[in-house]
Amino acid sequence: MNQKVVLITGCSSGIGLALAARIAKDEKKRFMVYATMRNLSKGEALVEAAGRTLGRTLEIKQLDVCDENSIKDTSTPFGSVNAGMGMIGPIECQSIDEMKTVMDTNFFGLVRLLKEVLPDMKRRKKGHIVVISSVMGIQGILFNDVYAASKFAVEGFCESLAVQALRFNLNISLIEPGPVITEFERKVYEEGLKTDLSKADKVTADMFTNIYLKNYKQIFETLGQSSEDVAEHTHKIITMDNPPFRHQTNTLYTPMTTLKYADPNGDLPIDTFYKMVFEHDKVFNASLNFLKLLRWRSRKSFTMEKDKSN
Ligand SMILES: NC(=O)C1=CN([C@@H]2O[C@H](COP(=O)(O)OP(=O)(O)OC[C@H]3O[C@@H](n4cnc5c(N)ncnc54)[C@H](OP(=O)(O)O)[C@@H]3O)[C@@H](O)[C@H]2O)C=CC1
Ligand SMILES: CC1=C(/C=C/C(C)=C/C=C/C(C)=C/C=O)C(C)(C)CCC1
Repeated sequence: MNQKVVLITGCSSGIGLALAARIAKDEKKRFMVYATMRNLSKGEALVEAAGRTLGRTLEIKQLDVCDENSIKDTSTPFGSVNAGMGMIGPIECQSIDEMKTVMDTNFFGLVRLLKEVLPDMKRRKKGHIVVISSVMGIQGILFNDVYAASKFAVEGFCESLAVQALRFNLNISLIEPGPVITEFERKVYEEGLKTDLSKADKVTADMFTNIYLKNYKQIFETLGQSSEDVAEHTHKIITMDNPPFRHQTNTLYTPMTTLKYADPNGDLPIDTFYKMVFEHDKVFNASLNFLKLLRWRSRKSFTMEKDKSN
């Protein structure tokens, strides 16, 4: 059978792990997945999720997107790039080195990998590069300045490359999830709590602690998707004949990103976010609470239905 090789980075947890397992379990066995991670000792969860596909349609390999040597000799894939990291806080409290690590992983990690695999993909005139971007690839969010910049860089890079790629019959797709409940969320939140805010003025420090961090968990609880859900969306995109260039995975989040496209001046999303956070915070919180209640009720009725059918 002519299986397509899919190389996925960052498969030790979260979206990469779920995606590797989902594609390896493709009903028609159309793919051979090389699920990579920078530290192979973190492979246990993937081994468990892969189950019987391990050694059949899934193999685990080492790959660090920040290390050119580990990328060399990567077998030419059909596509998929996922590895990434987050960072939140006031820029006064972040070092340039920390910012560079985010850019190096999220942006240059993608560039390094594509530099390695693109020439062969062009020669073969076959392939689909699927990049896990973010809603922050099209829209900045308070206190995510550098992370959003890294995803904007990813999107600008891919949008430029997509025209050239078409000439070689190659597709590029950007998957744009909103909040997803993974290690990313926990790591970013814990780092956020540890931020030394002494370099920030009182208003900024207060905004970060009492507005951003205070609402952070609730935003993930109400709007957050599971990594399996994002993997399901991505699997659909990978198996399409004419995949779209951009795909948002979270319909609850789409009203925010639509603000970006609705106003060429760019003021609408900025003014709306400002008002949501500073002027209508009670309405904003009430909406989040309402969404949380709806989610709780639909989960509860799903469990009751399942119990009934068992
Ligand atoms: N969670 C969210 O809310 C959202 C996440 N995203 C994006 O999804 C992608 C996956 O994140 P998510 O699954 O949520 O987070 P996780 O933290 O669960 O997964 C990130 C993965 O990237 C790996 N990674 C980090 N640095 C490198 C590196 N240098 N080389 C290879 N792998 C590396 C991590 O490995 P290790 O275990 O070794 O650290 C881990 O496997 C990222 O690109 C993120 O920006 C997009 C939208 C929302
Ligand atoms: C919705 C919303 C907010 C927060 C959004 C967050 C926290 C999004 C996180 C997205 C992630 C984690 C993407 C990863 O790539 C604010 C600014 C508090 C107020 C305005 C509305």
